[in-house]
Amino acid sequence: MTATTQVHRGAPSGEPLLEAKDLYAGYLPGVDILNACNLVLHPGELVGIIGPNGAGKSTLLKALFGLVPIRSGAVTLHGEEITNLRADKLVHRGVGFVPQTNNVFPSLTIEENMQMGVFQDPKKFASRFEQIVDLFPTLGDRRKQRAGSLSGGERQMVAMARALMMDPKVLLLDEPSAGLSPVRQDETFIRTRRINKAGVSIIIVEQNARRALQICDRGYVLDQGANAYSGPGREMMNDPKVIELYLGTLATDVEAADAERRAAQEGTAEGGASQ
Ligand SMILES: Nc1ncnc2c1ncn2[C@@H]1O[C@H](COP(=O)(O)OP(=O)(O)OP(=O)(O)O)[C@@H](O)[C@H]1O
Repeated sequence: MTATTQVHRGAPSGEPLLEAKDLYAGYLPGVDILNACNLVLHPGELVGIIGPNGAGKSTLLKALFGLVPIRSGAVTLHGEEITNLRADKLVHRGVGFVPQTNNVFPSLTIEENMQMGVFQDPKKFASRFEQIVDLFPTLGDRRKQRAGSLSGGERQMVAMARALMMDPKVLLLDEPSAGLSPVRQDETFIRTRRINKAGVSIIIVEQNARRALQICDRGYVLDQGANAYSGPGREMMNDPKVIELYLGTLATDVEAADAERRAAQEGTAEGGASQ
């Protein structure tokens, strides 16, 4: 199967909102981290990128957001080329990025962090702030608190809220659930889906592959900087190859399978005794 046929499997037809074609990108001269990487995001989609450690998932997001140089290939937004465009220009064109770490200004308050989100268009602040705190009520209640005094999950909220201040059409999320407790992870995934339902198309990189595929319309598996698999999220969760190579088997799945097997054996034994 060629990369191109894989990329479009399960994708809606029509003009992509954002498309990456045959990207080669890396940090050091002569060392490519992305190797002919492809990705398509259609309007309204929530697309997940999963894969092993070091596969280049974060690098792909950074390359899309102009933070890692693309050496070859092209990125388009609404069909217009945006390859290697600077991050501030991309924000202006409706692309937002939430980095995994160092994603808040710790000495600024929550409110000031959110002001930074609209520094290119400060007039937007008041109306956007009210809309965004509807999604993140905690941030509204604690607007005067310094971001540096927040927990990891709360900082993640601030970072996401700040990226939403410019009303992006595309949001790039780098491992938003990293380091959070299971409950906070769930909240993050639910919030991500809500933001998507509100009209923001999203690309999310996730270590928590199963959970990400549950909420995503489509997923991509990246391996060594290239596309290994792609398809509808739930289909990928049940694809034996993806499970074997990239999802592994959860202890709970093993326990459930063992319990089922024991129950079946006991059922057979009981059935045999009564005969
Ligand atoms: N700033 C950097 N300079 C040089 N190499 C880097 C830099 N950042 C990442 N890399 C290298 O790029 C490769 C891909 O890293 P990347 O963070 O994109 O992987 P990932 O798939 O997001 O991994 P993980 O799931 O572990 O976060 C790794 O080998 C990493 O060492």
